Amino acid sequence: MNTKKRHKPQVDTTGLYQRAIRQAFVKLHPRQMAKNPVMFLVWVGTLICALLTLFPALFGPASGENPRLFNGLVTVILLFTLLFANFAEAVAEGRGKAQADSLRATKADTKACKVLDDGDTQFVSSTELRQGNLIKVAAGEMIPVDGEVIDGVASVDESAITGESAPVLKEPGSDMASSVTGGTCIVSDELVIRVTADPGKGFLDRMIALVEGAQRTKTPNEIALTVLLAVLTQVFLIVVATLPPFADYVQNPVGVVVLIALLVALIPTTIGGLLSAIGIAGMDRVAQFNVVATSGRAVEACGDVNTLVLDKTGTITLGNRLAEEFIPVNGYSLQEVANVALAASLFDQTPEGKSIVRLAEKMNAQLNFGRNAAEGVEFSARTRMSGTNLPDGGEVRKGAVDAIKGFVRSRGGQLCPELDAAYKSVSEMGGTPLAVAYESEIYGVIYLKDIIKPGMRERFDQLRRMGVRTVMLTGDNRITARVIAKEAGVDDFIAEATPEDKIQAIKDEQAQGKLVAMTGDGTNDAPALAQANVGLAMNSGTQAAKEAANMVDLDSDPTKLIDLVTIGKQLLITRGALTTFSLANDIAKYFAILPAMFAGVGIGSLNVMGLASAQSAVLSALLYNALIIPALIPLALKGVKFRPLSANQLLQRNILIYGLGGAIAPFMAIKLLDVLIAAVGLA
Ligand SMILES: Nc1ncnc2c1ncn2[C@@H]1O[C@H](COP(=O)(O)OP(=O)(O)OP(=O)(O)O)[C@@H](O)[C@H]1O
Ligand SMILES: [K+]
Ligand SMILES: [Mg+2]
Repeated sequence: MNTKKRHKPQVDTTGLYQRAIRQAFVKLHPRQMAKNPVMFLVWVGTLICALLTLFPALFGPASGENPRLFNGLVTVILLFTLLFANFAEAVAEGRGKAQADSLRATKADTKACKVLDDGDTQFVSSTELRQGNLIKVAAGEMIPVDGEVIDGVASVDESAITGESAPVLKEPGSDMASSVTGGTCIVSDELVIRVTADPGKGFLDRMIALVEGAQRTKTPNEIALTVLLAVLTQVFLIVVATLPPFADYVQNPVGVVVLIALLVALIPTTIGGLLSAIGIAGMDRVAQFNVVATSGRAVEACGDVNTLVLDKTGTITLGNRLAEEFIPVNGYSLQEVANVALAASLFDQTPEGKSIVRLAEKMNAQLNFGRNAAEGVEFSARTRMSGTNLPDGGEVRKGAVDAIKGFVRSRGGQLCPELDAAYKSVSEMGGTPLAVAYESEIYGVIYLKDIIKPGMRERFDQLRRMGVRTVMLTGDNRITARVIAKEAGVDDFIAEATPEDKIQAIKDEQAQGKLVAMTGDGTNDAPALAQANVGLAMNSGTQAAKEAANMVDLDSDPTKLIDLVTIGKQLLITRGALTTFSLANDIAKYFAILPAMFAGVGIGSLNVMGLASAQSAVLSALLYNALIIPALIPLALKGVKFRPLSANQLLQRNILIYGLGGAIAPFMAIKLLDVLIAAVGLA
């Protein structure tokens, strides 16, 4: 779990239930009801029953002692069945709305200081800004839109978005620190920002739309289940429709209201009523983990994931690989290696590069050229090297050992056995070895220390029990990769991976029919994030990565992918469990209503519950059918308790608990309701 302390953006939930009650009535509108075939049928049944309450003899002579009272009671119970289902959905939606409101509060329309082409500035409304515009934001001001820092260094309070109260340093150049989000505030200094999103298209806007459920479309699993429920409903409709001729034949005519009651009792109203609440609650749970998902589909896909692809550095190991030691080779002195390492890292803004500079400076390393006349060569995951071009045309490089070997060889240089020894010793400790070279000479090896995050092994064990395979993908060498993979307990690893290799690895898994999830933060991760079925980008990462991914973690904690898989699985299990429960309930309802319908033809022996009267039997079965919906709302919203078991074990467990429970519970509940109904003399 995330150990970082964070305060949640405050969500105001007062009045949530009052609003949900109001919404439950609003949602009775036929256009709303028609979205859910199961509940729509109940809606139609309610109307017919209401008509029969007013005109009991509408479809022929009414039977029974007081048909108005009975029909009226059935109508009311049916109406409440609808209201309960609507209420469940409204509560789930209401939570998202409350969250959206608190986000919107941070997004006031502000004035922005726009930098014009001639360098002058002008105040404009932030809604007038367009992609590519430059703006200046000073301390104490809110950054009005998403953008990229192009000048200045400032600390920014991102708590409105991330809930993390410590300000973050923003500066141009480096991938990570240069992207800013609209709605965050500059605490000190000033930034010049290039606008990267038009108003209304920014990160915060997307987030608001999401939590509000505006973009919530049904997920594939949800659609499949809706179809299944609709088919079941049709089957029951046909079964119930064939009853009247049969009833007439045995000279035991059955009233329309009783037929509707039987139909509603048998169709899957419990799961039909709770289905969308379960989906919305799943998105909500993800949001509470401080993760923004672009769709419910993404959340659900988490539950289906078979393979988890993880980065080594920053995900399995602590983010900052720090330079620990210089190891000279080729007869160079320690001081000489430090000098070359410093020269090679002068312009390197990565955590690795900065830590090399620190270590070299601690050793009083010197430069023998003017810094301003030199030129930096940025690190790229493809070349796996970085360095500096010196004023005299000389080239200093550092990078993955085989990459530097290639560099030196191309200049006609010699390799030495000491290099391999140093490379091996660093790798076997699980560290990353970087070779440093000046022109055709290798000077030594830098030992970058990699520390595995605590608790990783337990989490991977847990995933394995859930049937999820973990694969570590790293640009690092094979030996280091093997040591870290073994220590962390991942199932498989791929070493020396270029960005292309990462995409290929994902495609290979997908070709075997696997669903793949991955995390990443760099621009070079963007294609792989887009290729994966679930791509989780870090909020600290680049804009490209965030756009390619279907989820963004506001806390920038890559291990959260593991929690998301858990949430996704829990969503699927909750839905499965409640479906099982809902269907198992039918057995008891059969035993309550059928004997009541055919009381006249001597199937009284089927009345195993010994219900008081035919009408009381129908009413109690129907009342149970209505009350079970609100009774299950907490479970639908919270999700069933999750255990890291394989899909098969989970299925068995759920059939046992929810299937057996769903078969037995209503017998007791219906009997109890029957006793109560008889006691108050309603039937
Ligand atoms: N700043 C740097 N300068 C030069 N070489 C570097 C630098 N950072 C990393 N390298 C080398 O390039 C290799 C590939 O880096 P890359 O970021 O692709 O993968 P990684 O960080 O090792 O692993 P992961 O993919 O798990 O993050 C590293 O293993 C290292 O040898
Ligand atoms: K039902
Ligand atoms: Mg990396």
